Amino acid sequence: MTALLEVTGAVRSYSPGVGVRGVTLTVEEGEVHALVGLNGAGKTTLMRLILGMARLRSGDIRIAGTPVARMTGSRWRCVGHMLDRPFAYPELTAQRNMLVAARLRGLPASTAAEAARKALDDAGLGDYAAVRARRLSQGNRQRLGLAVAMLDEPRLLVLDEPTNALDPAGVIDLRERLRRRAARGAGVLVSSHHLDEVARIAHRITVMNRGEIAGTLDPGGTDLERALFDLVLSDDERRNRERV
Ligand SMILES: Nc1ncnc2c1ncn2[C@@H]1O[C@H](COP(=O)(O)OP(=O)(O)OP(=O)(O)O)[C@@H](O)[C@H]1O
Repeated sequence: MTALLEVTGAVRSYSPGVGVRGVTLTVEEGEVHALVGLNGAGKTTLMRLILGMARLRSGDIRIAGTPVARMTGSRWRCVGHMLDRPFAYPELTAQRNMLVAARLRGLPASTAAEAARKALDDAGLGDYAAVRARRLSQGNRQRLGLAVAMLDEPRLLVLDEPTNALDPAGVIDLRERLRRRAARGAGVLVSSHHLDEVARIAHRITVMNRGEIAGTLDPGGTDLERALFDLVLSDDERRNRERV
């Protein structure tokens, strides 16, 4: 398998704040890799580094072999993302937002409108096409953000808590779509607090704690919550021992 994403010793510190302290991980082609951890563990910060939204202090991040600092516009088009607050132009309708996203992805005007309409329908937003983004419910804004992220089959998807505002139908739909994307060869890095959901789609689950990787969970394992807390606790104890 080829690594679509390679993170090596990534460091970004904040004062005060944990940030990311030497994280190494990969996402391979066809893989759903989940990031879990308690609030403030560093999941979003790591994703911001991967997407070039924050600058690394040290370490290396490559997308399909290209260092993030050297990614060009056309290379970024192969990356779909949605961070904690789904992005949409509030004054534009859902349809217009999709159209803008399609054009930014590089789709020609001749196919962008049809692609935007199809993406809206696939996201269950067909009835909301003419509604301004600021008037959409939180869940539908999240659906719109996901539809934008997944437009035009990006090779790598980086999704931060993509299910937190979705209804059960939306959660199932996203799960199926991510599975299908991965089966077609896309790589997915997804963070979530919903361990049961993560276990259903992830090939690998990495646990972050206080900016570092504390270990991994077996997606096929039982009582993942317990396993997560055990890992976090033993990681905290190790740090306390090292501090004395
Ligand atoms: N721009 C920033 N300035 C200061 N501190 C920051 C900044 N960005 C992140 N941090 C700190 O880095 C740590 C990790 O935050 P991050 O949002 O990455 O955690 P998270 O795992 O995504 O948490 P959650 O599950 O609550 O979303 C926190 O202590 C946060 O305060």
